[in-house]
Amino acid sequence: MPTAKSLSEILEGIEIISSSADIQVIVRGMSMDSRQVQPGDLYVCVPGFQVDGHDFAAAAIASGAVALVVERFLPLDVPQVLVANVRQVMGLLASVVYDRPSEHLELVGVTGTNGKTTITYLIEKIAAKHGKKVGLIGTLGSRIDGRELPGERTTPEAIDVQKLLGEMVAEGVSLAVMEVSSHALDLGRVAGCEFAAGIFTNLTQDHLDYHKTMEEYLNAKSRLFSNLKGKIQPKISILNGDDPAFSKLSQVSAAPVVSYGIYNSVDYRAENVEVTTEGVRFRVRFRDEVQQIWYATPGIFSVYNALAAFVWGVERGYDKATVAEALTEISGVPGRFESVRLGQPFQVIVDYAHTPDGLVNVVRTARDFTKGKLITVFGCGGDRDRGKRPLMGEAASQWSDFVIVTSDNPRTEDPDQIIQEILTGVSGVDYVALRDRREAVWSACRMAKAGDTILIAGKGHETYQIFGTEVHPFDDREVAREALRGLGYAQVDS
Ligand SMILES: CC(=O)N[C@H]1[C@@H](OP(=O)(O)OP(=O)(O)OC[C@H]2O[C@@H](n3ccc(=O)[nH]c3=O)[C@H](O)[C@@H]2O)O[C@H](CO)[C@@H](O)[C@@H]1O[C@H](C)C(=O)N[C@@H](C)C(=O)N[C@H](CCC(=O)O)C(=O)O
Ligand SMILES: Nc1ncnc2c1ncn2[C@@H]1O[C@H](COP(=O)(O)OP(=O)(O)OP(=O)(O)O)[C@@H](O)[C@H]1O
Ligand SMILES: N[C@H](CCC[C@H](N)C(=O)O)C(=O)O
Repeated sequence: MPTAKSLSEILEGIEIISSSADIQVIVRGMSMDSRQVQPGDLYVCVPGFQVDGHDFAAAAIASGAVALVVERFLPLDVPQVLVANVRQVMGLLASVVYDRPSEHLELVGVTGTNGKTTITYLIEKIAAKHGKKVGLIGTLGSRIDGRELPGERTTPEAIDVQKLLGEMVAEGVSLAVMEVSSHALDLGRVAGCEFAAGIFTNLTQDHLDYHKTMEEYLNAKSRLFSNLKGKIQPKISILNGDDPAFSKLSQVSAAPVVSYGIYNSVDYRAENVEVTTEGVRFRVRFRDEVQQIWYATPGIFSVYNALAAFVWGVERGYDKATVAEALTEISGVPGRFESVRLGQPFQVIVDYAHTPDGLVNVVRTARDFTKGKLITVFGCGGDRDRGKRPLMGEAASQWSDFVIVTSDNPRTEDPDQIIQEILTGVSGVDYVALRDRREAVWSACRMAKAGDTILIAGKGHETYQIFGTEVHPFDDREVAREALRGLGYAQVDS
């Protein structure tokens, strides 16, 4: 439980336009959702993309909210604080309400289009191996010292971020690693977070429905690095030196930059890279040192992920060999290049690739080790960047022998329309469109022969499928197992 504070204390140092009387009122918590308000909360009125939080202020007060943060004064009889942009101050206020948790642990932020979840898992493992009690926040939910907590977003809302970090501090966590999405950076979800390190993976097309241009997308990502300043020192920016965004990010970074990569001149360079069906082996050269690394996930992109985590470990002072050992011990991240094995003579791989670049990477990786045919099953999410669709169609066509275009999470869009948009990019390959994802997976399993690979991409760890606004249970791994069992394979998954 955070310590109760007066509103005036919480507002210290925050840029406000004006406030009503009695800001001595005592605040015990904070909420931006009237449906979740607890007695004693400060309710923040967020003008959203769908509805305006100001319209729910009365409901919030009825549930016990004691004060409001507003962008326009409301005719309600509670203390109110007027600010220019609630999203910009919400995180700062929440960090005070929840006792500035990020100043009481070491916070690492990971951003980039692909690789965030993977790298946070690697860092969790490295830190845990060094005896740290670790917290993790990301797409797969949160974890406090291994205890799972569900989550809906890659980066939760500002208040939830501070609450979570506060819980972590209360439970003795000394290091937290967090995926920081571009939406989060743009919507102020990590305002009030004092990061010790920022890690950049890569920037390729995604989320243009929201950011509109790649430049704006990069601007959002760059905020993690330009904001790397504050009380906690030292700070560090760990940047992918092979990515075209490197030069801009290194220029804006407020903290010293350390680069990693394979091709360009960087501080930590991977050499002698070997990509096998089981994983990647390489040697890192840095300063006057070298370290051999084995990481059990295939694909050249895995070299970047493992390397970024390695750099973080070494730069924070861990022994390089122990960091490498931690990477060797990782068995994989759920839904990332995850094999489904029921004794069938072909491979079934479930992966979360949901961007053109992500898909190119996994399809090429699967191609490299497939002796027979590569059958790729995928779709694209509805209410998301439409520009990705033909590009993902192209990516799948280029390296697969057969493509099954199906539904991902259609959300409020027409699934057939999404499929049509994907198909405009599909060419030079045999394909079929099957709107029902279960049927698509079954069909791929029926089609596969010994030596083939089925790659089921886009949903990875997800255990649901969203049609309209309804969420239905669906798990690619379960459906693949069900299909394999239906074909008579029965060996226990290993
Ligand atoms: C674009 C975006 O991020 N939108 C988020 C935003 O929605 P919104 O602005 O439309 O909110 P709204 O529904 O209009 O509500 C406005 C306010 O009224 C409040 N309200 C509403 C109803 C009510 O009865 N009472 C009440 O108080 C709401 O709590 C909110 O504070 O605030 C909502 C409340 O927190 C979020 O759920 C919602 O995420 C939507 C669902 C979403 O899909 N976000 C995605 C795009 C996202 O954030 N993705 C990134 C991923 C990135 C990656 O792949 O890299 C992520 O970090 O997860
Ligand atoms: N470094 C990388 N470069 C390109 N593609 C990658 C990289 N790492 C992983 N991928 C691909 O992207 C997919 C998603 O990986 P991961 O979950 O680690 O990324 P993410 O950034 O967390 O994505 P999201 O935030 O959308 O969950 C993987 O399943 C894999 O196909
Ligand atoms: N964080 C990404 C995940 C996409 C996963 C894919 N399965 C989809 O639903 O589009 C997003 O929200 O755009």
